[in-house]
Amino acid sequence: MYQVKTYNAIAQAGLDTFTTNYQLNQSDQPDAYLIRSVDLHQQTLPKSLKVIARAGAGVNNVPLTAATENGTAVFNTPGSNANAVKELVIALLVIASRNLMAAANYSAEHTEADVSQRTEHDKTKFNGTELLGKTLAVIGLGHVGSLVANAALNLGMNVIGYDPYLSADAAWNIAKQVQRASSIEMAVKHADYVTVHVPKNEDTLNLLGTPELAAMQPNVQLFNYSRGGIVDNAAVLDAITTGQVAHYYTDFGEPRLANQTAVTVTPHIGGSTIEAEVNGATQAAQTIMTYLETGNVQAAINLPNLTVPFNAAYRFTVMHQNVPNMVSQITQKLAAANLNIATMANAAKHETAYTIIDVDDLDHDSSQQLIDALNQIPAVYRVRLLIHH
Ligand SMILES: NC(=O)c1ccc[n+]([C@@H]2O[C@H](COP(=O)([O-])OP(=O)(O)OC[C@H]3O[C@@H](n4cnc5c(N)ncnc54)[C@H](O)[C@@H]3O)[C@@H](O)[C@H]2O)c1
Ligand SMILES: O=C(O)CC[C@@H](O)C(=O)O
Repeated sequence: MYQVKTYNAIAQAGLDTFTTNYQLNQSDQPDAYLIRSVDLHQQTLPKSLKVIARAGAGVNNVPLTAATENGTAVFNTPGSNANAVKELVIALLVIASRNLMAAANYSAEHTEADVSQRTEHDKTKFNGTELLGKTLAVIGLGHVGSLVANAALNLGMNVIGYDPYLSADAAWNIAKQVQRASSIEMAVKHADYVTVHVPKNEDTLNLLGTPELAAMQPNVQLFNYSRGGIVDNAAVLDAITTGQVAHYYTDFGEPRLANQTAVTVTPHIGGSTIEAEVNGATQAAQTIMTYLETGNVQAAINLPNLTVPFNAAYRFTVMHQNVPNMVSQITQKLAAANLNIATMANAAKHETAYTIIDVDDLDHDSSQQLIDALNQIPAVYRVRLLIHH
């Protein structure tokens, strides 16, 4: 029986996909965590933990180095909530262009009987502009950014994108009319609206700060539905004072953003739709089951892709540092145990590597000895033995 610990509100439809081999929140020695935004940086990961699946895109709440050193694979659920964020950003573009917040507040405040005449007089205060023909800059063209860019094109906007790390696969998702900029400054130079959709990491902290804001046109409308810290909030508040930024919309509040008329903060709801939550939880549950039962890896954050059909009776998986001589040390231990390798595969990603070894015959009594021997190889993070059912 595999043990899964969940954090945050995980959609029941996703939890329901776990087979009867899985128990939820029953053990303090979990094999898997299924999480959303819980901050795991504050925790020591249990040695039993083989996999963390983050239902959602961002993994900045997961201590990736500590997870790797613990032999814990980390996955997210790419694209599971991208449409939800896209729809919210498009809604905010319309809200921004038509002064909808102020207009709705006006109607809430004026409820007197003769309001209709007053309305006809006052409504010019809420004149807006149209998105048609305006320019949107999209920083980051992954799952969310590409959908936002394409949807904005369909609204008749000019769209200019910036993403120096765009994968060849992701590029297929972007309409050819989306112009590509070679720097953030070039992307935002002529933009009426700027939206940022990048992961939070050490390279993207304050990605949009004073210099980038200065490169924008006066009166720009800025959206941050990525993470707090990617946009420098202090710089934005200064830019609001000078009129450089007309309004800032973000999903990530902090005290200094509260009660600012030119700032709208939503409570981290970008991915909060029924559909996105079901997608994320279902994808995460599937990822956990695949990894625990087969050891196969597809699109992990801290492991290379490695998928080998599990046809043999037994499978060893070894997560280890990406250093020379690992494969030969591993095979020597198997040879010393008199084991014949049916299939073997190895792949590396940055500093971490992963090896799958399938064998048909295994003496159960000596298997723990072999696992111990493999674990003793310096640079090995975790060894698992899987049995084909
Ligand atoms: N508000 C929410 O609830 C919510 C929901 C989903 C995602 N997010 C956030 O949005 C981020 C993006 O989500 P996604 O699904 O599109 O992820 P993604 O991985 O599909 O796309 C991210 C893109 O950013 C690009 N990128 C990385 N560094 C960059 C840089 N310095 N400059 C420009 N581009 C850069 C990458 O090349 C990639 O194409 C997530 O990491 C998460 O933090 C927030
Ligand atoms: O769990 C959530 O609602 C947040 C999702 C979002 O921040 C993400 O990174 O995908």
